[in-house]
Amino acid sequence: MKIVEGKLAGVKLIEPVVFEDNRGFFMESYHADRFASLGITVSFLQDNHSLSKHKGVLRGLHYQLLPKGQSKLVRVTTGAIYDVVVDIREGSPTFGQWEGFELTAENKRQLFIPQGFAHGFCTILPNTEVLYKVDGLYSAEHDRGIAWNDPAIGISWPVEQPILSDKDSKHPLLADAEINFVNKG
Ligand SMILES: Cc1cn([C@H]2C[C@H](O)[C@@H](COP(=O)(O)OP(=O)(O)O[C@H]3O[C@H](C)C(=O)[C@H](O)[C@H]3O)O2)c(=O)[nH]c1=O
Repeated sequence: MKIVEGKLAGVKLIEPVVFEDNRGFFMESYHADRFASLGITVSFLQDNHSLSKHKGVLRGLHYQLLPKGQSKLVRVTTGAIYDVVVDIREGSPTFGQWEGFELTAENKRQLFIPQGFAHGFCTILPNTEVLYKVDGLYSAEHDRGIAWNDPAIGISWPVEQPILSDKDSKHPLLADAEINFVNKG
């Protein structure tokens, strides 16, 4: 398994080992010891799975406030997404900066996103299924969002007019958002 560090501290792109044969393929999508050797030592508590039926569905930018923060391990099993993280750790030298990654069923890449980042993705193929592990249980009262098109962040999404949930069409700008993550250096 190969890991590529993102430009934002803590974000890791994982290239899994894929065993292919005449039947198809096998891969370990998570392995506590192997991931720990890569510096990913969180204990995941919940698995999530979403299907987005159309190209151009955008889910995000989401995070949960502390003490219900969530690290995430994201992968795509059908289709493809442009996955985006935004550093929202007060005091971070990269606060408000974003980075995007193409995760597809084809490349089988996984993205580890530590707590302190807002997360969102836009589908680049229809019928895209995203599976992700989180180390914090869902808490609706701690669930928050930031506007996907916040000009101060300036994310270059692959679509101009995405398909959004009603909730995702109403998030505040980062400057007005409630955040409580502090950079630990
Ligand atoms: C996240 C979540 C949602 N729900 C319920 C709440 C709603 O009734 C329904 C859809 O939730 P939502 O519209 O927030 O789903 P997404 O827009 O896919 O949100 C997710 O997408 C972005 C990319 C993320 O990174 C987050 O993990 C998560 O916020 O599922 C649950 O019951 N448990 C959960 O863990």
